[in-house]
Amino acid sequence: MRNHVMAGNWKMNKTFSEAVELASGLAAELKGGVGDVDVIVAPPAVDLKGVAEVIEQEQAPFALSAQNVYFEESGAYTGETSPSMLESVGATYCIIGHSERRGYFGETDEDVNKKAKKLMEHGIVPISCCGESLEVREAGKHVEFVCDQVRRDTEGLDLSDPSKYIIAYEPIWAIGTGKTATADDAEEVCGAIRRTLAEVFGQETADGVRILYGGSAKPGNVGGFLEKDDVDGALVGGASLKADSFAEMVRAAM
Ligand SMILES: O=C[C@H](O)COP(=O)(O)O
Repeated sequence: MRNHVMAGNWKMNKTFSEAVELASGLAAELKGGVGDVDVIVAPPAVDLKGVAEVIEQEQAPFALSAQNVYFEESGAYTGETSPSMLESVGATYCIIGHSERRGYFGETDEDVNKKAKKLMEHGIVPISCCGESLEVREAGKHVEFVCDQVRRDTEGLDLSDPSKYIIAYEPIWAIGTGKTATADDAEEVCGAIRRTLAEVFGQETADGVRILYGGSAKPGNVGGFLEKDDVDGALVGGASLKADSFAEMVRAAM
């Protein structure tokens, strides 16, 4: 049985001291425990070490994720961060292929696939994002579009431990817009993603991969998504920037 994942993507928000404050606040909110929910926070790269220290000092029940990585080990790649660097500050998860990375910074499916392979070599769990634009959804091609993206993003991956690979389905039109997909919309695509994984990797693997919904998820609507068979949690942007609202979402997933 898959356990739930609640992941907070802080995006380009929070200075170092603000990130430490948010992590401490979340640790206090979650003091009572999180059951078997995998709770993850993804601060900006410069805040990772500070949040790692809070997690260690407070014995906080959440894990650390980066928001991006490069697929080379080291070298002349100005501005990039390698998997070893993430490992060295205690990141055990990393978001890849977020639509903001794809849209603003030209990240391709090929990049996403290379990043996943490299992260997994380092024992870091990828949270690999996929999702369609409004144009694709209005043309009724969203299921086909997302499943093709997942096929390319997962090509050649070793998913023998499917708990070490997470997919986040994020319809681009629902991100930060206040427009939320319905729970049925999310289930339609998350179910199709799972069937695609079953075709490529076999049913057992497909049954073990956690698939999250992302896009204007908040305390008031997350319960509806979590009731769906193929939705195993949420990747949360805006509502993860306040300790109390994110903690409420974690409790909804328990
Ligand atoms: O990574 C998180 C998603 O992009 C969702 O962001 P949002 O919850 O602010 O819509």
